[in-house]
This record gives sequence, structure tokens and C-alpha cells, in this order.
Amino acid sequence: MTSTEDGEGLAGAVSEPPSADRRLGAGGSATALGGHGELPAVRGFGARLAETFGTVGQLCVGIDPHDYLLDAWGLPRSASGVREFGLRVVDAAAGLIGIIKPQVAFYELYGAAGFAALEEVLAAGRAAGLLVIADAKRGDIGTSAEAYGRAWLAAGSPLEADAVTLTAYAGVGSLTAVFELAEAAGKGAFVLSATSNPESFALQTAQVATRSADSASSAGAADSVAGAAEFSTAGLVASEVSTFNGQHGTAGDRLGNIGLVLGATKNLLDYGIDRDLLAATPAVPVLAPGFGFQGARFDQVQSVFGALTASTVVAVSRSVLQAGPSGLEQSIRQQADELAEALSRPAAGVTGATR
Ligand SMILES: O=C(O)c1cc(=O)[nH]c(=O)n1[C@@H]1O[C@H](COP(=O)(O)O)[C@@H](O)[C@H]1O
Repeated sequence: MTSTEDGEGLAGAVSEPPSADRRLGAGGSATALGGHGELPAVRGFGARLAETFGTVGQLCVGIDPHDYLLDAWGLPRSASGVREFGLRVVDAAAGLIGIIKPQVAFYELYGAAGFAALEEVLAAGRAAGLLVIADAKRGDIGTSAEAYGRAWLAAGSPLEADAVTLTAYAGVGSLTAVFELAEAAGKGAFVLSATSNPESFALQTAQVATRSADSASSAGAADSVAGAAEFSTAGLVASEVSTFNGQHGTAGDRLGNIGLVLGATKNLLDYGIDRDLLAATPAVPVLAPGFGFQGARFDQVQSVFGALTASTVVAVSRSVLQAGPSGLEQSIRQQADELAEALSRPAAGVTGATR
């Protein structure tokens, strides 16, 4: 009997079949998630995200305990400091907004004790009813990526979150097992496509050719020659994620379960991102960092994201966290109001920001 069969859960499994495809089967199975018999119908991450947008809005507060913020908050630069920092953000966010995004790097800094702190923050966020996006930016060849998926998304895993950020440098296909595991578990993932940092431009706008028939008819494709389509790297990632959502998920859900990271500081057209195609049902959920400290403003959301605006998680970290523990709640409330106000205005242009 494997540990998944005896109910210990995926995270502790030591002898499993070699591929997620085999584990999950065509439609997924409860065994893959450490359960028994048929997989119970789970609510998709896209559906849960859409509900959150409808009830508490699109703001996401990042939990990024930089050293200087720990100092300013009067907390030690240690695992107990980042634990306390994260738990205070969870307390302040609960009831005001619906999504948090702990930045794993600031916990990993403190090794095993940091991960123990992160486990507590993730659990507290989920217990408070928040959607928790673990910003871990994982990715690897398929078999290792699958283990990352289990670590961050499997029910009962110590690091269980509602969604995880992924990198697709090994190819979007290398993440298939994570996508399938996410779907089966009602979880989500956000794959880096056009990142907010200035260094991203050359790599993510580089043109790549593909002969994938699916890709050729999807987002980001430029003129094609004899079945080959030209994509930017960012556009290819977007296309493949969009294709996955189109072939999976629950019919009728407005949002797919697998999303993209698109930086708010970017002109998405420069990156080969076709917002209209990605917004077609099921729309690709977008995680959008880059507001505040990196320069983007809430009044630019509609111009940057266009048709994707209603599918976008608007993420802020330092610009909220700098308010300190005593001003945190007020700062979150204020930013949530400002964002709601900006999104309620009629859209002006759709050409995108310039940075
Ligand atoms: O995946 C992310 O969240 C992410 C992607 C990206 O393109 N740019 C980006 O800034 N991020 C993360 O979003 C957060 C931004 O923090 P602030 O600039 O303080 O709001 C950090 O945790 C980054 O690691």
C-alpha cells in the first residue's frame, strides 16, 4: 500500500507511479490527491477567483517581509519576524480583501524555520477565507515540476496554497502535471509570461517559431508561414496556457484555472500578448504585479489589461506594507477603494502603459 492509498496524502508519498498522466488518468482520480474512490467534484480555482472578484474585489496584498520592512515594523530579521509579519497581514486583510500572495523567497531565507513560518502563514490565510497565492515561481522538467505541484497544491501538503506561481522556461508542457493536479484539486497556477521587471524585455519578446496547430490559432501568433506561427516567448506561453484552459476546466466558468503573470508596468502589445484572445471564455486569469513601487497605477489597469481587466488580480506589496502594522488595515482599505473606483470608470484607451 502506498502512502496515498493509506490516506497519508501526497506530500508524504514515497513510492508513486512515474508520471502524473498515469497517476491522474484522463479525468483525474482521487488516488492522485490522496483520497479514495472517485474524485469528488471540486470547485475550480477560476470559479473561486471569479466569486472573490464579485464579492470583495480584485486587490491582492503581497506578503513581502523585506529586511527594511521588518525593521520598520519593529520585528526581528528572523523566522519569527517573518512569521509575525505574515500573520499580521493576514489579520489585516481578512474581511477587507480576498487574496494574499506570500513571497516565498523572504521565508526561504531562514531555511527550515522560515518554511515552518510560511506554513503557518499559508494556513492562517486559508483559514481566514482568503485565496492564497504562493509566490514560489517553481518550474523544472515534468517529473520534478510535478513534485512542486504536489508540494504547493495537494490537499494536506504542509505548504498547501490555493495557487502557485510557475516559470515556463523548461517549456509550458513541462508544467502539464502541475496544471492537471491543480485542476483535480480545485487549485490554480499563474505562469510567468510578461514579467514586470525591466530585464524581461529581450527574452520575453524574442520571436520563436512553432508548428503547433493549436498554438497557431491562438493568442500571440503573428503571421504564419506554411503552418509555422511566430510568437514572442511571452505570447507562446500565453497561447499554451490559454489552450490548456480551453481544453479543461468546467464548461460555463468565466475564468479558467490556469493563469498568467503579466506585469502592469508593461505594454502587453510589445510582448506579443493578445488581450482579446486571452479574454475569450474561459478567460485566462491574470496576476498583475508592478503597482506602486514599480511604477504602475490603478488608473492604468484598464488601459494595460484591456479586455482582461475583469480577469486580473491586482497585486501590491511594498506600497501597502510600508504603512506599518498600525496603518496596515487603513492602507489596505484605501487601496481597495481606490482600485474599485478606478475599475468603475469607463475604460479610456486600450493601448497599454509604456514601461
Ligand atoms: O509573480 C509575481 O508576483 C511577480 C511577477 C513579476 O513579474 N513581478 C513582480 O514584481 N512579482 C512579485 O510581485 C511582488 C511585487 O512587489 P512590490 O513591487 O513591492 O509591489 C514581489 O513579490 C515580486 O516578486
